[in-house]
Amino acid sequence: MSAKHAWTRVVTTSLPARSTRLAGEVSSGVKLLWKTNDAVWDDTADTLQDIKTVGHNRNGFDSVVETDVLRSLYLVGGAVLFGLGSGFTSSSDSLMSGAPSYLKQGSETTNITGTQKDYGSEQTYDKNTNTIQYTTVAKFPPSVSSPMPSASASSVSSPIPRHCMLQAHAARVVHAVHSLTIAVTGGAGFVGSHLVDRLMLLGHEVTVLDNFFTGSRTTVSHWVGHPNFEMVRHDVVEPFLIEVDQIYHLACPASPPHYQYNAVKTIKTSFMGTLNMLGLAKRTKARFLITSTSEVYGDPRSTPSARTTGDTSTALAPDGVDVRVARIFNTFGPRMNPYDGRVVSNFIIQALKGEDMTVYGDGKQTRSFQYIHDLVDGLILLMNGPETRPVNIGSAHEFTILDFAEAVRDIVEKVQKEEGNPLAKRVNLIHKDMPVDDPQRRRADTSRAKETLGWEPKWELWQGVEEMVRYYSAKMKEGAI
Ligand SMILES: O=C(O)[C@H]1O[C@H](OP(=O)(O)OP(=O)(O)OC[C@H]2O[C@@H](n3ccc(=O)[nH]c3=O)[C@H](O)[C@@H]2O)[C@H](O)[C@@H](O)[C@@H]1O
Repeated sequence: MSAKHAWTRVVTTSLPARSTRLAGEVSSGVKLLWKTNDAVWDDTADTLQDIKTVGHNRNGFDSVVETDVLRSLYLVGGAVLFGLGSGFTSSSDSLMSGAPSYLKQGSETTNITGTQKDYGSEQTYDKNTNTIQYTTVAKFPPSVSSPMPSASASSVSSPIPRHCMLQAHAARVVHAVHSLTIAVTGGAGFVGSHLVDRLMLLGHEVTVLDNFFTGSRTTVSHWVGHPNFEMVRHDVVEPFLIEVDQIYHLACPASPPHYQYNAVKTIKTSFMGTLNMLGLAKRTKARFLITSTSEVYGDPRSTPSARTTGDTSTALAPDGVDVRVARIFNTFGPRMNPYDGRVVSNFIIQALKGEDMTVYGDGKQTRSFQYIHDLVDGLILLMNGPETRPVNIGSAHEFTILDFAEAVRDIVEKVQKEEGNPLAKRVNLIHKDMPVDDPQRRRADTSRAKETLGWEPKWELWQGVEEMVRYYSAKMKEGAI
């Protein structure tokens, strides 16, 4: 790693309060200016534009949704009902302030009436335990063609419960003729659940196949009961019969501790699982997208690393299977298992808890990190576009792990300060042994994604990390972490 790749955290000084970004709060305004040879990221003013929508409308597939709608599904769990685009903080009391009257507070009786009762869900906030019990009593609006609340239903004053809002979005976009039947293997995992959110919001019929080895029901539980959604406990090492238009094959543990836990099982999942899903694709003539990994490039010490090589999809084409291959580079975001051992989750959780941050080796190894919504954008573009060669989907901004640790520490401190609970002292960075075969460099060469999909990451690293910090912070307050 040459010195020119090192980034500098220029200064942290107080600046005028920042505009509302994640959830309507005004922060204390700490300036973070990170500089690499590729880019300068200025956490203030002009660069602080929120990303209002994610997705693209290309190749006849419209994957655009409002970012706040996605956030409502993960940022503050079941209580975000009225937080869309308006002010909420992660303190539980303020979550409830302004809450619609049909939400119970403690022992107060709920007030679900009339149509709200038909279409609503019941949420009970218990002040004593600081928990929210979420019970679906949803009876979804009868049909897509029924008059539905508009997208503005997501405003704070809306009396419409969350499930109805979701349905409203789906109903607004989907037309039965354009609705696809889509299977997502590993759909309850980190990446899968975000993909499922997007596809559901777009109004498609989604079947999640997951053995819940590393996935969790809770990641997609907000869709349970929705007429377009089905969740099946199924291990892809066994065949599965279903009629589908598209298959996103994501099923496989992705974190090193998980895929090393039972290596034989991992191999079985990778080979037999893929074989079974390819068989399904062949029978149903479904398009098949498999998520491969940047690990296939090993340890490329030259830059830019990981040029796209290999072409499984072309080999399979004569057999009548229409395959897309995504090579995913280090991805992070909300719903990552906080204890899955990967670096972003480790660092954020450690910093939030005030524990030492564990840098493996000297920390000079590099990675380029992408935010989950960019990955989902890329997967959907790849699935629906004509490119059949493998495509790298990742960020080209390379960081040393040590620099990344410092950046995460800064962001966590900033969020803690904004949330009114700064730590008494800075957490330490400590060094631990380097894992065996840990690649020294990794940086995605995304030229093919750019040329053939028109895809580039939109999310700056700091934006994604900050959102993930807020997510974990909220989960910790809920007691879920
Ligand atoms: O997130 C991913 O997409 C990838 O995660 C891992 O790839 P890896 O690059 O090893 O990811 P991490 O486990 O997050 O490690 C990244 C770097 O941070 C270091 N690290 C990790 C954890 C930690 O606490 N401290 C630390 O310094 C690791 O040694 C490594 O150099 C998997 O091996 C890939 O298959 C997967 O695609």
